[in-house]
Amino acid sequence: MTGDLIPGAPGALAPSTVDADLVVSLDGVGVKRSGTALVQDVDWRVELDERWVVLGPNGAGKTTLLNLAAGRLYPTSGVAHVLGERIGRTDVNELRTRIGLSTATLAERIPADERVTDVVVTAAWSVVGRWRESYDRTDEVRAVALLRQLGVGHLADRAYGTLSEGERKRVQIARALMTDPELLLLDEPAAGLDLGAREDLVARLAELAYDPDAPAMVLVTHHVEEIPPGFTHALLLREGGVVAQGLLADVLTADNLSKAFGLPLVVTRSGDRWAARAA
Ligand SMILES: Nc1ncnc2c1ncn2[C@@H]1O[C@H](COP(=O)(O)OP(=O)(O)OP(=O)(O)O)[C@@H](O)[C@H]1O
Repeated sequence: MTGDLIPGAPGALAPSTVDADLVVSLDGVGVKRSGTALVQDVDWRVELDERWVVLGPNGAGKTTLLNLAAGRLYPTSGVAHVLGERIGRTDVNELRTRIGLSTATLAERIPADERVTDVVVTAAWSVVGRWRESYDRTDEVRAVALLRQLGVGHLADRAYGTLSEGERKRVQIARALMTDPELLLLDEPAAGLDLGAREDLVARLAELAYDPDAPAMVLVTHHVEEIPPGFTHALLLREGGVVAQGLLADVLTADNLSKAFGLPLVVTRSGDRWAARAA
């Protein structure tokens, strides 16, 4: 969890030019708070057709990295581009409409009595809580279609507060997809789910990952078991620094994961699923 997010746009400037296929581009990026480096010297490129998992222990800087990619945090050093816009020199409010974000912090702001369809539909206005009276019928149709895609279409008229944790997670992802984002950022989407709910979510995310029309994806997790099939790349963090990054199979070695988590680990792969345990 990371605080101190950007309160608003600092004033729009002309967009800078970077490679159009680069969705996220961080060059020597660091974020400091009260003299402490939350992340440091991060070089990272996410391309249009890539699905990344960001792994690391508690406090490693995963959420900080995700908030940078979401344009919700300014780097205190280095240069960050997201969807071709330089963070700190662009209208972040406009940028945010192009990014689907699902985090526990955002989820906490969803009113318990909000109708599930409205939880999804309100993403189009980047608000939580239905404060506008009229939405396009097409928005409602899209919201329900997304809920169906995530396997929770039957809950469209329920109050959000009555859903199980697993159902809520899926609604949150449907909400993140509502604006047809170019980048989808998921912070620990399987946290707090039982085994069945986790496996169901992993399967839904795999479907999304394999969909060539789906946005670039970045998923933060603590557990290799939660990596959905179809994910292509991994970045390992420890104490704000990158331990390894690149293609999943190259990065998810016992050596790298042991370094990242600070204990000797055995890593196994079974088909397109991963598992890790203490050596
Ligand atoms: N505003 C802040 N001021 C000082 N330290 C902060 C601030 N926000 C985050 N931190 C610290 O920065 C470090 C990285 O936090 P971050 O939330 O990015 O880690 P994380 O890898 O997502 O952790 P977790 O897995 O526990 O959610 C943590 O040690 C956290 O306490």
